[in-house]
Amino acid sequence: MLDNLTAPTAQTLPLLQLSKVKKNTEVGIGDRLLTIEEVVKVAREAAQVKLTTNSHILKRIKAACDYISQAVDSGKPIYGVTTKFGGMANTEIAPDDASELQNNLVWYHKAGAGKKLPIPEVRAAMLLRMNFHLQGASGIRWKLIDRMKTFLNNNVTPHVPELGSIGASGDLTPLAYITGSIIGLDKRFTVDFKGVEMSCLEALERLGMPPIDLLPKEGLAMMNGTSVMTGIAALCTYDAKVLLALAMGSHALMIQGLGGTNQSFHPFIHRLKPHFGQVWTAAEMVKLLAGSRLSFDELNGANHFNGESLIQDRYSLRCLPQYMGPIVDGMKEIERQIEVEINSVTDNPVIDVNHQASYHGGNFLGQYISVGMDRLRYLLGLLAKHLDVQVALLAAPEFNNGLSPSLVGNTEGSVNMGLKALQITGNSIMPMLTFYGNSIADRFPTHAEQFNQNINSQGFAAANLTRNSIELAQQYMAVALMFGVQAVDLRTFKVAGHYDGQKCLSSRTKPLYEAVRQVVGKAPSAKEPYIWNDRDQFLDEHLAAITADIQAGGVIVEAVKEILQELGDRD
Ligand SMILES: N[C@@H](Cc1ccc([N+](=O)[O-])cc1)C(=O)O
Repeated sequence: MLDNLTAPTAQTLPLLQLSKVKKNTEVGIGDRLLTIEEVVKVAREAAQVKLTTNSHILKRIKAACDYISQAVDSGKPIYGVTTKFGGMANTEIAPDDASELQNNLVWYHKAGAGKKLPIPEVRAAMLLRMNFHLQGASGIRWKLIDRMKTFLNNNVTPHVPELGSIGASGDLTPLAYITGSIIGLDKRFTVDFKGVEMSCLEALERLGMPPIDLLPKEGLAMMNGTSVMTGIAALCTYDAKVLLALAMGSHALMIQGLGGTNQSFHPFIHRLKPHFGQVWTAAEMVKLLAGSRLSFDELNGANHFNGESLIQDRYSLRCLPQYMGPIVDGMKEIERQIEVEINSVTDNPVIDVNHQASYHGGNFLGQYISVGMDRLRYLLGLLAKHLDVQVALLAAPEFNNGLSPSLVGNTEGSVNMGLKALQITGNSIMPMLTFYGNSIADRFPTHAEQFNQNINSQGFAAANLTRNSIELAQQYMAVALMFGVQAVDLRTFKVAGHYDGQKCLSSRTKPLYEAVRQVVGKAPSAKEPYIWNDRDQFLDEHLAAITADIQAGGVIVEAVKEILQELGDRD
């Protein structure tokens, strides 16, 4: 099993299942591959971590430590064990200083800046660090792995700043903060202890663990690698997948609100251009619209053309599979790469206990993360741009197939302006998302660390920028959902003479509509649409409530769980 673990490939990795996870479950690590969903469980839902008891794995971890101590005793030259670091690796270190070298590494990397990373992101990082240490290629004691587990399972989280890593030696500086806290290097390493800020020394005392010194190689083993950026990336990848499912649901609401047709999603069309994401999106749209009284079912080739509106839908509806396809495919590829990275050893040098050798390499370079996260932000920008176009169609009476301007509810109320300002809020968010879609991986400082780190990934920055994009996209999604729900109600009135959208929606989109109405505290009604008079509500409160529900994985996310599951289908 461990040998499989050392070389995971996209093919060997298990598929993600994004079913709703139960709170406080347990995640076992060390003798199996970790999934993104399990990272989410531990990071955000306080699932307990259980370390493997597999004796082969424990032996391998111990053997790697023995290898290092023998190397130090025999004076074998190994980078960062018997030499200084990075661009100073031409300087040898005496065996007596080998431990101090590691403790000092942590000390001088307490050089980060900026705000603290959120707690779940740091928890994800610790989990990934343990996961890779359990592969026994790093030369780190079980005791240190176990300390991270104790921190996680007791909700103790080191404070880690969000600036200070170029993603080249992985995340040296962010990981120094985790390392300093778990060993108790100095009281100025601080932690969050179940919501209370305190020094790591106090935290360790409460946990019954004395401060300890690092042994040779252990500083590098703790700090060299991509664990923090990958932890952040794993959470972002999960959130992006939820947003993709919500985007599909929102489009389906908006297509019904616009009175569109399902003909453009006919499988015949997509078999003729069979990109996976395109075919998947089209098939999903057919399912999402099935049974709707608001959109047209024209899969048999019929057409409702009456000489007034266009004979076929505008591009944002008609080309939806062709537009969304690359987003679906792109996100799947990113997800696979993140799954490989979360199960990787990203340290240097790595120890091959079977051959009693160590190898100098560069698994710490976070290029898969930076390129993946740059791409994810770009894809989120594309997603928002498309939703913004549907919103624009809905707001304009010239294009919304007979609905009111800006989807005003009570058109007899002379001052009502409907969702005009809501559209502008969306318009203010979408350009930021496309702006964040710019890449950072190509903007590396060329002379980093005495030209040793002369190529670097910026993966930590890319992951942090993606956190921002995710939050913006969640807010944008709230705008789109509000437009979708209001449009459905107004279309329902045109079709059925009442405003209760539940009665006319397709069965696959009804739960999403109902979840939004539940979250904003406005039950569907035959008498009034979601928004009737402007002064009945403040729209920002609805936006905030919907965004919070999406972020918490609440009823709105639950309402698209079938789409999420289908997104997990293998291509
Ligand atoms: N990732 C580097 C490790 C490293 C580089 C630089 C420094 N440093 O302190 O500059 C420390 C550690 C390597 O394995 O080559």
